[in-house]
This record gives sequence, C-alpha cells and structure tokens, in this order.
Amino acid sequence: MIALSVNLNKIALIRNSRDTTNPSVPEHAQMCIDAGADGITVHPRPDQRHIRAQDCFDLAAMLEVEFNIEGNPFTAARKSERPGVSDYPGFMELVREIRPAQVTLVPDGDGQLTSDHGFDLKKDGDRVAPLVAELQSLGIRTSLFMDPDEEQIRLAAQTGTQRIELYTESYAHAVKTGEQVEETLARFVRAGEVAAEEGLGLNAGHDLDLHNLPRFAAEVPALLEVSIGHALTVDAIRMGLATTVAAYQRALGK
Ligand SMILES: CC(=O)[C@@H](O)[C@H](O)COP(=O)(O)O
Ligand SMILES: NCC(=O)COP(=O)(O)O
Repeated sequence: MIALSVNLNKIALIRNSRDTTNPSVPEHAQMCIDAGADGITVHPRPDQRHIRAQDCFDLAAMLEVEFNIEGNPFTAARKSERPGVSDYPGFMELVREIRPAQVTLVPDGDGQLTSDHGFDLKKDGDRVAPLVAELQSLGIRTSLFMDPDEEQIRLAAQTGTQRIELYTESYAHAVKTGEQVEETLARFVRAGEVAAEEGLGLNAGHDLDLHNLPRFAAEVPALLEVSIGHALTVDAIRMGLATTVAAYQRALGK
C-alpha cells in the first residue's frame, strides 16, 4: 500500500497572511489524519514563507502518524523579519531537535519559488553522506530528493540513505500538456526499478494531483509513499478536506 503524506505548506501560507493562527496547521493535520492520511509532510524554508520552525515543533508534539520534514540541509539560521515569529534555526538544527520519523533532504536554492531539481550527487555526494549518517544515528529515516536519473540514483545508494523521493514535476507537466507522457512515465518506472536494485525505498512527490496520480501509482514499481500538498489543498477548497483526502487515497488504489 502506498502511503499518502499530506503536505501542509499551503495551509501555513494562508495562515501567514494574517497575524493569527487561522487556519491552524495542527488542526488541519488532525483533520487529514481523521480523513485517512498516513502521514504529514512540511517543507520549512529559511524565509519561513509558509511553514515556520514553530509549526514543526507544534506538529511534532501532536502527530502519531509519520512526520516527514523536507528541506535543504545546508541552510543556515536566519533572523525572522516578522514580529512575533521566531527565527529560523537552520535545517539541520531543526531536525536534530525534533527528530521526525523521516527527513527528506532537498537541494533547494534560497531564491527558488519551489523545489525544481533533485540532488547532483557527483557534486554533493561527499557532503550529503555524513548528514545521512548523522540523521540515521538519531533514529531518523532519510530520503534524498532525486531526479529520475539512473546514475544519480545509484550514487544516492552510496550515501547510505534508506529512501529517495523522485521529483515528479516532469511527469506532472507531461500529463498536463499531453506531451511525451509515455517516455516520461517510462523514466520514472526505470527509476523505480533502479531504486529497487539498489535496495532503496521509493517515495515521490511534486505536483502530483488527482488526474496524474492513478497511473503513476499503478505503474511505478515498489512506490512506498507520496507527499502531496499544492493540488490537494486546492482540491480541498472545492471538495472539502476530508473528501479530498479520501479521493487521493482512492487515486492511490486504496
Ligand atoms: C520537495 C518538494 O517537492 C515539495 O516539498 C515542494 O517543494 C513543496 O514546497 P513548496 O510548497 O514550498 O512549493
Ligand atoms: N515532496 C513533495 C511535497 O511534499 C508536496 O509537493 P506539492 O504537491 O506541493 O507539489
């Protein structure tokens, strides 16, 4: 069974447009869980544009399902520019303290609108591997955000990570435009095969939605988990959160 981890970034984004706690991130986490979500994902960024460090602590205090924190391990502490919002402590400092069930390392640049590439481990493998080892020594499962690239996935295995998360934007884009759908999906199927050959658990995410998810879930081998936020939040505006979570579980074949 493929686990559905709901990403709450966009709930925090709406909350941050006022100096209130409405909508509440923990309350939305609980609503997702009550509706059948298997886990909760957040992706704090140094500018705390949506998920703030405090959200991570608040979620850690209440979650009984898998908590997955994603982010760039090389981001340093940053002062908050917003009164009443605590500073961003740096990604590794944050996850060392919280010790979530899973940490997904993502090679984000600071100015990026959203995540837009996986790791280049020819360049970064030597500095990623010690972080993987440290996180695992703290009892945290590790995952690395990766493009569906055979050589890079084999390098991911050499870092010692237990899982990878395939960056699915190219697949989502192919389905949306109707261009090169078969070739693109075939790359992800091959990526799943390579991950299995290397003994890596397989997660996936980015721009997955109710339309593109069923084929991906049915055809990519040994998929363990998807994390979905943007499209799921937009669907929830139309259909309600509980109905939407149930619809995504159905799209995963459950
Ligand atoms: C790693 C990944 O694909 C997601 O975490 C995605 O980056 C969501 O982040 P934003 O909500 O900031 O776009
Ligand atoms: N890891 C991907 C994720 O958490 C959510 O990505 P998106 O659905 O918001 O694009």
